[in-house]
Amino acid sequence: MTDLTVEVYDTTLRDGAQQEGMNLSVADKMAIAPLLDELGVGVIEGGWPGAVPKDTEFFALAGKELTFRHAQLAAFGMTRRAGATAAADPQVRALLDSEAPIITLVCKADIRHAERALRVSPDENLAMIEETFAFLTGEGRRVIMDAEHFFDGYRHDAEYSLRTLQAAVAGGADVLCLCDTNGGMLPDDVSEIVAAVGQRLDTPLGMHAHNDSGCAVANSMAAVAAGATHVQGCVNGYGERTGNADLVAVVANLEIKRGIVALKGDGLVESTRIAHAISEITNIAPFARQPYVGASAFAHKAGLHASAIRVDPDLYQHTQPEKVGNGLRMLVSDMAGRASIELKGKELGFDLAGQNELLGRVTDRVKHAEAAGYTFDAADASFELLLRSELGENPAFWDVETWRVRVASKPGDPTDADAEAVVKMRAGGERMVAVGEGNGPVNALDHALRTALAGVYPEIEEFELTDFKVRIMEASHGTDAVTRVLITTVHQETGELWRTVGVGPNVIEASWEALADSLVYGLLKAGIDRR
Ligand SMILES: CC(=O)SCCNC(=O)CCNC(=O)[C@H](O)C(C)(C)COP(=O)(O)OP(=O)(O)OC[C@H]1O[C@@H](n2cnc3c(N)ncnc32)[C@H](O)[C@@H]1OP(=O)(O)O
Ligand SMILES: CC(=O)C(=O)O
Repeated sequence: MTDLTVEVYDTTLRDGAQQEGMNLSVADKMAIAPLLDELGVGVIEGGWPGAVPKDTEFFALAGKELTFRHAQLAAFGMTRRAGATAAADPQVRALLDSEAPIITLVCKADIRHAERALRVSPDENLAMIEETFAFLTGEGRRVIMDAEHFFDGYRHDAEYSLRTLQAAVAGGADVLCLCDTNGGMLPDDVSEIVAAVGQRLDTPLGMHAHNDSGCAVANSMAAVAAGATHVQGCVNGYGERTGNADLVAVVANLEIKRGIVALKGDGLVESTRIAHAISEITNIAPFARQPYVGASAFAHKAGLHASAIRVDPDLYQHTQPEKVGNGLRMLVSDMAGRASIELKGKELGFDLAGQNELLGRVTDRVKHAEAAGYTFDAADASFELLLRSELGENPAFWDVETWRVRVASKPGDPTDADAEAVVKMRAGGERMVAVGEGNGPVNALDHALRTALAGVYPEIEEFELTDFKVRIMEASHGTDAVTRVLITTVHQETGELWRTVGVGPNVIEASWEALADSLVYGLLKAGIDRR
């Protein structure tokens, strides 16, 4: 670590909430804020009290119910309206009423915005900035400037944009956060402008980057390299349009790559869990390829990678996944080699080192199965069953004689099919014939299979089918196409989740395979022997 520290300012609850499709309730914000504190950010921007009623409520509730170990709350708002005083402006009052110790004011830092969006004179905009800062700092608050459109403004009329910063400084601003509001800057633009501003002003500079050019994280890093000591962003890169800088990637880069102290405490090692927990609350599925914390961030598919990783994982990783609480994963597919199988086996608890002949056989089976339509990187459980079958460790829990399915459409209700399945099988030394009904053929088959097995293997009642995906492979074959089914099953008590894959000439055969494998895998994991 260097002596340099950077203040990390999270705006998930304000700019993150500006993302299309995101709608955070007060309860959501109350649940996210402690996670941000656990991560170790210095400032949590809670929203815009006085403008958004939910945000007003959040500040009132957070003030009473939340205690942070690391963070302080910031209330976001704008400078006073033109032609009024700051003290009389209800929006400005609402910022004080929020009782947040920090207030962040968005200020027009581009002359074109002052003239065309605010429709005020350049001098009135400067007065709005200085007076609002002076009023709020006079009330004892720490006040940060969000210099909106600063970079575009600086390119257009640098002197005016600098004057907006000077106005904030004159009013007592503590940090001048330069905003790439339209998100179009590139890292060299940011470096040049931040360095130039740093030459002119002593007040600490910050960076607020949007990702419209795909450079938000790079721009945040460039700003710090050029002298900024405050960075803003959102967990998981949430935010207006294409989002804000992904704060986890920014802090991981700062701490791991640059040795700069960014977070308070050791939250970085928890960042994968925290980022995913926040995804649960926002109800936005985590992005698997998200740097550092994505499920695929340290997942390796190519055989050549695996063979080097077997020697030393760092040969194919930019950093150790443990530093951000993530983990290395091997993916098994038609791109696998023996090393991939060996490492995947190890991940699943099988020591396959030195078993070259076995590794070769499994690799060949995987490649042939993938060519036929299977996909093991999405179905670890099916891969484990394949591996166990080569190891002779796959007990036959039952023997199927036949199964069949009949589907009839209900006259007058074409949306609801009436399906019935019959399964004949032997299990636990008995022959069973079971019938299952369902709203479709797969549902009926699932019921029949479970009915047949319930007496012998009651454990399967705990296995809940939670997701079912069908994909038609080789679509050009029309109805001759091969169908692939992926099933996700969850153990209701333990929460363990597994995925199985089935492939067949039709959806029912593919489903049967994936269903049966899902039950076999569940029984194996529950430590059940053939009965
Ligand atoms: C870059 C950013 O992301 S900044 C954050 C943006 N977030 C939001 O806008 C979400 C919350 N916003 C709101 O709830 C509403 O827009 C409010 C309550 C703030 C304002 O609502 P309204 O009074 O109905 O105004 P409206 O939204 O139509 O226009 C914004 C007004 O603020 C003025 N304004 C914009 N920026 C500033 C500023 N930095 N300082 C002072 N006034 C400003 C505009 O000139 C406009 O004034 P006008 O009403 O006299 O035309
Ligand atoms: C302040 C802010 O959100 C922006 O300029 O993008």
